[in-house]
Amino acid sequence: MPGPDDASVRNLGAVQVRVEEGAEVIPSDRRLLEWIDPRDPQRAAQRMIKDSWRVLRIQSEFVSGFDALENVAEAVTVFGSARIKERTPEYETARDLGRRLAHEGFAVITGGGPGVMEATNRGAYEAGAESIGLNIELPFEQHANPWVTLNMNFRYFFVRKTMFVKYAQAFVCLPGGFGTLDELFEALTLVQTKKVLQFPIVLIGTEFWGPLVDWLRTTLEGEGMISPGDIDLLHVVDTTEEAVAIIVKAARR
Ligand SMILES: C/C(=C\CNc1ncnc2c1ncn2[C@@H]1O[C@H](COP(=O)(O)O)[C@@H](O)[C@H]1O)CO
Repeated sequence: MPGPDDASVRNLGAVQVRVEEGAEVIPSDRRLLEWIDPRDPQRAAQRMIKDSWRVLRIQSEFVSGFDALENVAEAVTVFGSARIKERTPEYETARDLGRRLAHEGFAVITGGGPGVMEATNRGAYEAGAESIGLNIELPFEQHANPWVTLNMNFRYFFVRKTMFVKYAQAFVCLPGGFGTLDELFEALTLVQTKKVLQFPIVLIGTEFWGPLVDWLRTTLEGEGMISPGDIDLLHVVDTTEEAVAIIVKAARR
């Protein structure tokens, strides 16, 4: 298989394929979520067949994930921007986080891609810990970072998200974009609704996260959209040291 920078490589579930440069590869998530007009008989028939069989593929993705990860001991899932570059302070923070978590005996789980994911996996790997990447099929060029001891490629976001939660005892979010916010709010909702218990969610970077947390407090809490105390589910800190201390304390309770 070509090297990681080869733009013609795409992940299709667990499989990597080479496609023609510039070719469009439709990710499985998009096919699943596509609306098909039931009034169009041809397309409706196609949907009945495809959607029902797709369930088996989804099932198999759950089975592979559970099988691959069942022996993961204590682990922390780390989210954050896919776009930060090596040799930046953000990259070094994520790398240091991976290292510190490893020293406390945690495996790390990330989205397996570049940026914060790569840096966190790298720190954990360098410190000799289990370093897990749960990659996702995307419509553009995609590769796993090289700092993983276990990598999986998922077709479906929701299956992958199950693995992020099921095999971790805490979440840490470093600054990021839509992907990171999506993962953060999914985790928050699970904790708020007590679907998962005793699960610290730590945000590193008060300058980055502070305005969001202020808005949650003034607008969401202020207007009664969340309960008083819900905000306390978030721990906002500035250093990896503080983040790891919160996680260790919760884990050893
Ligand atoms: C856009 C770039 C790479 C995309 N590759 C990704 N690989 C794996 N996981 C990803 C990728 N992009 C986003 N994610 C997930 O979302 C979070 C980061 O998203 P954000 O929008 O950058 O905050 C991350 O935690 C992943 O789980 C760059 O070339």
